[in-house]
Amino acid sequence: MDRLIEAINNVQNPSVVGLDPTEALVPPQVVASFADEVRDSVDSPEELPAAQLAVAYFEFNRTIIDAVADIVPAVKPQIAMYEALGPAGVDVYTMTCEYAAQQGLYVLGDVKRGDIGSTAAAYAHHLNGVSAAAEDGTAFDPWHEDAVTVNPYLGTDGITPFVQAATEADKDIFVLVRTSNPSSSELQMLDLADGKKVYEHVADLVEGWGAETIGEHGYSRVGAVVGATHPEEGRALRARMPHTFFLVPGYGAQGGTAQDVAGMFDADGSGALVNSSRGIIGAWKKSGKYSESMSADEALDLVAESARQAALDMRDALRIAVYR
Ligand SMILES: O=c1ccn([C@@H]2O[C@H](COP(=O)(O)O)[C@@H](O)[C@H]2O)c(=O)[nH]1
Repeated sequence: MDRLIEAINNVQNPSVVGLDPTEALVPPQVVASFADEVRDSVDSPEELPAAQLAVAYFEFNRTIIDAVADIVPAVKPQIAMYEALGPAGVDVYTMTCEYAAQQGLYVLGDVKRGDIGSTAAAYAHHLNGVSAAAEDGTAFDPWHEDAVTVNPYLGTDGITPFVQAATEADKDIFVLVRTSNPSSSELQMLDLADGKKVYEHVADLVEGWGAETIGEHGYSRVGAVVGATHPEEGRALRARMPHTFFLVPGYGAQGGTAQDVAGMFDADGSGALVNSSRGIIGAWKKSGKYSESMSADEALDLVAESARQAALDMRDALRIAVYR
């Protein structure tokens, strides 16, 4: 986590912009502007809609990355939005990660993987790349991610390959502990025989999984996902998990506020990174400045201006609540 913590310190901003494009979040004239370009590049007409959306997603993402790269430390592309388009979308996911990394941003791939050990080892190539074919043993990294999110439901053998790959590649993982969604309590709040809740037991496992990887800033490579929608539990987890860095989704569109997440930071104002996706990339829709008669370039300028302002507002709210 040392690189992430240093990136946060450099911009004095513990927030991450979620790159979760959907058709509804990209101005329609931007999508339309790629019709001709894409028509010549596809093998069959059925591929057109996905191919056109995919190139529009990349242009949209690039616009947002350029608008915020000097004020945020990180981006978090959500792979589901890209996989929804098939191979063209997955290509744009990797191109987005690569472009963000080139702009100096820490790239947190929200891929939420988890499986038995042998399969987890394959998923863990998101972190340590592909080295089998390289004659000199160097790894080819097609994903360009600095960290990925991981689902702990399969237990230790589903996590160990990710920790090994992260250590090998100097990268990080974030394990789901207390998620932000409305149904999260169905499983996570269940009582165990020893008096703990399920999420508390997962928290203790996560602290243990990271124990051998603690960096210069006191946090391990194994972070935890803790929803902004659970402020009290988040505060208690901060005390329970002194060496675990938190990724905190649920800010903005899901209702979480800067006050809600303040208790998830440590006494030095470190220890957490707060995500907002729709609240930043969809800010243009709430700006009151959008018009269907805008050109694609004008619409992208509005996307950039609105995303930057939303990211600045989030930064300033977090600075007040956290760096008190
Ligand atoms: O507990 C969780 C874990 C992951 N997420 C992801 O974060 C973003 C949130 O998007 P918003 O638009 O800011 O609500 C999204 O990619 C989720 O899959 C989460 O929300 N909660």
